[in-house]
Amino acid sequence: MRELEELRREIDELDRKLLEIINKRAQIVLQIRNWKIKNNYPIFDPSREKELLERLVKENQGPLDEKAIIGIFKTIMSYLRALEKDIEVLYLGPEGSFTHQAAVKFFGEGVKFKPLLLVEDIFKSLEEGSEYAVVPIENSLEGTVGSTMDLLAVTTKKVIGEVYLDVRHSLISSEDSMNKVKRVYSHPQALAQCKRWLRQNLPNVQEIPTSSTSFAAKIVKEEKESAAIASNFAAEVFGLNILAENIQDSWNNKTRFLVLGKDIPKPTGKDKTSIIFSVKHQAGALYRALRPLHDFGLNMTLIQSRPVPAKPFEYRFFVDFQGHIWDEKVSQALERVKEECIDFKILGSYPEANDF
Ligand SMILES: O=C(O)C(=O)C[C@]1(C(=O)O)C=C[C@@H](O)C=C1
Repeated sequence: MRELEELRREIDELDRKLLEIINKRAQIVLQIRNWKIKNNYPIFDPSREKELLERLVKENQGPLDEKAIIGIFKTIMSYLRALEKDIEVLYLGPEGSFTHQAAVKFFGEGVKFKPLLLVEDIFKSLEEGSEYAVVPIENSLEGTVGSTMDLLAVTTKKVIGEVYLDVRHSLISSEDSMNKVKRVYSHPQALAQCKRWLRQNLPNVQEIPTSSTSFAAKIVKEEKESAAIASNFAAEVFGLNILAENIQDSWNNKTRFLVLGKDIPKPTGKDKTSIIFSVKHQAGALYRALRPLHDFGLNMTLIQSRPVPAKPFEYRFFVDFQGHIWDEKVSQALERVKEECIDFKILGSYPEANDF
């Protein structure tokens, strides 16, 4: 037992040093805050945070892995950032939703999260002064989220980041065994995505559709003999047992979320730009609008058309490509794109997620 005591004493000593170092870091962050206020510079700087995480991952010698390094330092930065300013982040709720999980992944735990139940309400609140929000934009199985795209077209806020999340479903419940489950609640898409597993493992349960996976989690918190299909994150938020993990039929289910804010982050060298535009109803108009991207060697990562509201069968196009609007070749290419468009708007430039 002497050995354990000795090792723990060493840990106690290291923790004391860690505490001191973290508080020293906090003091420097507070000085940065004063500088930022004086120079009217945004407190939250996603480009700097990404650079810092990437450097630490590169310098890391282990035994901690990349995921652990990112998790630890993101949490530290998130809480120290809170010393600089109270940040409130809106997300598409309810609590425990995949968008909630994406928001935590991007901002860390140290901010105040506020769920809203409609994408429309999020954009309205942003126009009324809310600073940050996270909204879903596309899912690898279901396609793009039309309401988000339509609201991006009119918002005065900017896209300042993106988050990817693997959609993994679990069977979660306040029961402790699958044998007791007679009803399974979830969003119809999640029920459909777990069809095979349900048929094989719970063939006789009643399937009940809900408006979201997290609402299903909320129901089963109170209801006996029932379970929800939702994320492990929802299980954690609602204090439920995970009865089975990864029950989805496909592993290729990813959702991409956009982070909205006021200030375009500075270039990191690996950025994306999102634009929206409409072109005349003419042969080759879309081709001419996109050609400058090709001419300047810019790699397009998304193109999606959406009907223009109040103009039946007219379309506008959402395009994402790699590069930052402050890059010379991006600004030159966009000048040329603009010449070919009726309407043109830059939605934002932001650090590309390389799964951070
Ligand atoms: O470097 C800054 O700008 C800081 O405010 C410090 C810090 C950090 O903790 O490292 C915190 C918040 C910013 O989003 C970026 C980095």
